[in-house]
Amino acid sequence: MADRRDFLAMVCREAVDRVAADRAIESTAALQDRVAGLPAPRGFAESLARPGVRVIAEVKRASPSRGHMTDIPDPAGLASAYVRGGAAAVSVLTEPAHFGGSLEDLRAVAATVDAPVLRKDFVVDAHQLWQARDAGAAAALLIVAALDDEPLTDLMVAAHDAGLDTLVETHSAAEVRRAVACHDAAATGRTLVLGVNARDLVTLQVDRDHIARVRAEVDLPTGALLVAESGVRGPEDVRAYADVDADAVLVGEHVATHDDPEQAVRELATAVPTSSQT
Ligand SMILES: O=P(O)(O)OC[C@@H](O)[C@@H](O)c1c[nH]c2ccccc12
Repeated sequence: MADRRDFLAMVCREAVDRVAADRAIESTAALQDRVAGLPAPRGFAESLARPGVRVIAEVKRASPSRGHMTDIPDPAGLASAYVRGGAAAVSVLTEPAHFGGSLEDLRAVAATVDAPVLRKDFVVDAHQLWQARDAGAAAALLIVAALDDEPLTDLMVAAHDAGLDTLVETHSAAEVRRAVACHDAAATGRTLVLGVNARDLVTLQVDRDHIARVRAEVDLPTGALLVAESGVRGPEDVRAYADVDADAVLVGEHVATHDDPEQAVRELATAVPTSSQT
């Protein structure tokens, strides 16, 4: 099996090629001009910081580990159901080759729901951040394992310039330390939203105890928000992630493939009572 770095390297190379093709159609400068007139995006970090374990519900059709999961003919309709169920934010996979997503999905979702929308992709170039902003995103994913310190820091700054928050994804204590150092170096003044992915991308297996282990190994800076990513199957898993102080959970397959996505999100969003509810 291709190892994690091979898979990530391959997907990132494909992303570099897509950026080159997109840029031939519209330059980054032209995108920036268009974005300059847009209203400020909704606050992604701000929404996650509210009380309780917040739910980021994902529009996800396919993945390398699962293959094709569900068609999602109407991504905006699915996202609306998520938000009615209490999602604090919606994540939209825009990677086409392995996850079946597109920027058009993101555009449709952001035009329809009030909640902040995250561009979930393999971001390797600031062009993708301006595209995200243009399509209506409030935030973009940055994957620490896919980026050296300098590009990671530069992309944090570029996201800030584009008006976006970031979700900085890690899988180990060492990656958490790099994320924190790059966030400090970027000095954007934005909240560090730190994702820890429970899925090991070498084996593609989810280990729900992994986040607790990472959490025990490294201190998070004051004010950082922790997002537990992957493998949530129901309210019990949300409660387990609450025990490791997750501010939010990122949930794809469970809600995207559910018969009643609104109710599925509601069960997750109310899994841990907030103090005002107790
Ligand atoms: O479907 P799940 O197990 O609930 O996982 C959602 C999300 O964490 C997963 O889609 C994801 C986490 N990090 C990523 C990076 C790229 C693409 C996808 C992902």
